[in-house]
Amino acid sequence: MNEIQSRMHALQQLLERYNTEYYLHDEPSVPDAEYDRLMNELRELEAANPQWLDVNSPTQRVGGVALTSFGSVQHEQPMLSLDNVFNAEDLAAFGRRVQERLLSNDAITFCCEPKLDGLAVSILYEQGELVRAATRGDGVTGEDITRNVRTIRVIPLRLSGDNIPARIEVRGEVFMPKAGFERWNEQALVRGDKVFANPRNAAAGSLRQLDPAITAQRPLAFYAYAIGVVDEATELPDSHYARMQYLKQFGLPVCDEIRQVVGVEGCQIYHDDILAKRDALPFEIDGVVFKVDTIAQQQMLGFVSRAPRWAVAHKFPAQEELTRLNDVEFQVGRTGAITPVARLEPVQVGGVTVSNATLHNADEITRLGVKIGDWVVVRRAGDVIPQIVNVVLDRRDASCRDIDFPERCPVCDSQVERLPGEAVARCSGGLYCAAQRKEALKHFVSRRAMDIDGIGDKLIEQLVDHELVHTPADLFALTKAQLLGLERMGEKSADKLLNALQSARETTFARFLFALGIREIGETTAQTLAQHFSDLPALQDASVETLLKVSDVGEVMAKHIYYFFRQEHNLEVIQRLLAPISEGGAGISWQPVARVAVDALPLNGKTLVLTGTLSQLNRDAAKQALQALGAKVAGSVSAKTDLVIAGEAAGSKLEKAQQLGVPVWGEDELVALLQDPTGIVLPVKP
Ligand SMILES: NC(=O)c1ccc[n+]([C@@H]2O[C@H](COP(=O)([O-])OP(=O)(O)OC[C@H]3O[C@@H](n4cnc5c(N)ncnc54)[C@H](O)[C@@H]3O)[C@@H](O)[C@H]2O)c1
Ligand SMILES: [Zn+2]
Repeated sequence: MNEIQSRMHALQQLLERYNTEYYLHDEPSVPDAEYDRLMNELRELEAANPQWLDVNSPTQRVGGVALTSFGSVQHEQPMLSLDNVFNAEDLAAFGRRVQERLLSNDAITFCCEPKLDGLAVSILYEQGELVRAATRGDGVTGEDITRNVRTIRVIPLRLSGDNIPARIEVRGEVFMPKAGFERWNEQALVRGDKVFANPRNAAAGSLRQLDPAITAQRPLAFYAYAIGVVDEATELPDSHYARMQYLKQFGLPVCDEIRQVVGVEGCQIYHDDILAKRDALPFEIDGVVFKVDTIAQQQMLGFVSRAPRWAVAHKFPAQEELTRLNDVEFQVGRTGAITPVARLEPVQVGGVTVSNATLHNADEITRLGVKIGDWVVVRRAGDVIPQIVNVVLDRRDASCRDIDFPERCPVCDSQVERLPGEAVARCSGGLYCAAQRKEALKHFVSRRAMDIDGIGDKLIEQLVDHELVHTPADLFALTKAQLLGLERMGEKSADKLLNALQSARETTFARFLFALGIREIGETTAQTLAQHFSDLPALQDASVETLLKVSDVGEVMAKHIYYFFRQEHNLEVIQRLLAPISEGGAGISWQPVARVAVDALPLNGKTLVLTGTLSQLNRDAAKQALQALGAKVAGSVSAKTDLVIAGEAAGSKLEKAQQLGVPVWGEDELVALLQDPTGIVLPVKP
């Protein structure tokens, strides 16, 4: 064998293997673009060296093989593939070939359709009943998937309308619409199931299931695009377009984007239009298909071994490509989530250069089994962030190395925390980490936290961007001169702000705790914790076991709290917040919470609901005061509610309370209760 022969041989073997992965296992290891390149290379070698052409070459055959575990179906008319063009020149050449073969100078009408990315099926109807469905297989023999196809809701089991042919074979594409694909994958990630690489593999993998009950759960759809055999008595319309309308009247779904155009110029315009709306279409397409519309002309043109001469697929830029993973960097989001980002050897995907892709989290890295230096398939569809779909394992070499997930935050060096059962790893330096700074500050000043009036999100952005504030403690060191240097900050607002900061120094332990922004610690938990520990040192020193003893504090919360107070950086910030002004601190202080045993609280175990408008009390304040007395304040009335407090214009909740016989108080009674909670007697339910 010479060099060319051995290259041809190698290409044949490689393509053969890729065919098996793609058609038989619905799990390709290389992107279509790579497959197409290799296929083209082989075609060119065969064209230049016809003496070495092998009749069994993958270039000579229609794709797949039928899996023997399904019954087999002999196609009465072969199911062929399509020739491809990738640009306007090749399309023009196709137009010229058609014109020449038809010996015609007249403009030719083409029928244009999206090229759906799923798999071809043949569905046979007899006396209007669906009797058999098959895959394309190798074009001659397909797999019997009748029971699977029956589960696809959009495919009629019985045709409707008049003049139904005695026998008709409908051909079309089974596919998974984008929405269904995305939803399916999201749920699969949560369940820990296998995610599909792309909608085409999803459709093929779902349809070719030995258990049709599995197919039934998958969001599959179908569009018809051809007619196979029909009984002799049936006369079909004489153009492809009219035939598609004919199928529609029997209740068969046909794509709305189908159009008739004149000449390859019309085809090119159609191509450009569909390409422009590719991302907005509800289904995945990998190109458009042009078919000579007149059936008589189709018959004159005929077929070559694997494809008709009267049709061509104009492929779009590939959405998947092959490239190398050069490195992995870890980014810290504004809430501390740490995301591995793949740095790729730049590659064109879907018409743009891609050099980064997300790896989501540590689980995804494990699932992919990817290493730095690997060849990977990247996918970029629409404006979704590029993803790594799979690793091409047989291209892995000894230089590849493992990806180490960092144990410390790459931005602030705090410990990285990953709780069991959670996919996301996070930086635990919430108060200190530069990546989380803005979010932490916005939360810190918010109304329910430190309640610092006059500091909005915009101002926080400015303060951080001007490097005036790094941690919450810096807020309290701001000077009037610094504030006046900011955009749109007048004398008056600056004074107001400084006053607000001054009065925020005196706060409550619960508010302060909530303001720290410890993960999952909301307002209510902060109050419970304040009540339970009465002051900061006790809480700071608490072990996970001690924290778990607090009502409503579960494993996850306890660990978040524990981690938070183990971070040197967080402690430094807290220390500065609490140090007296004379020592350069922010001077924040509060009255220690009187420590009361929980079961001694007057409203312990009671569930209250606040509804309507309160005129003397602020609703949040009332809620907090009730919680401090041990009550649970719920959002809706049920049989478990002990008391409803109804302000003015109370509506459905009040009605519900009356229906259920839950006692109702007015605002005055609430005020009296809060003034002297010790001697209260709650009304008893009848
Ligand atoms: N990645 C891999 O390893 C791998 C392996 C094998 C094949 N492939 C991909 O598959 C392609 C070859 O597959 P193929 O032989 O099925 O050809 P094809 O997908 O290029 O075109 C033919 C198919 O297009 C589909 N189609 C969609 N809309 C249609 C319409 N409106 N009218 C007619 N047909 C329509 C039908 O299923 C038909 O069988 C390759 O170009 C490659 O991209 C990839
Ligand atoms: Zn950090």
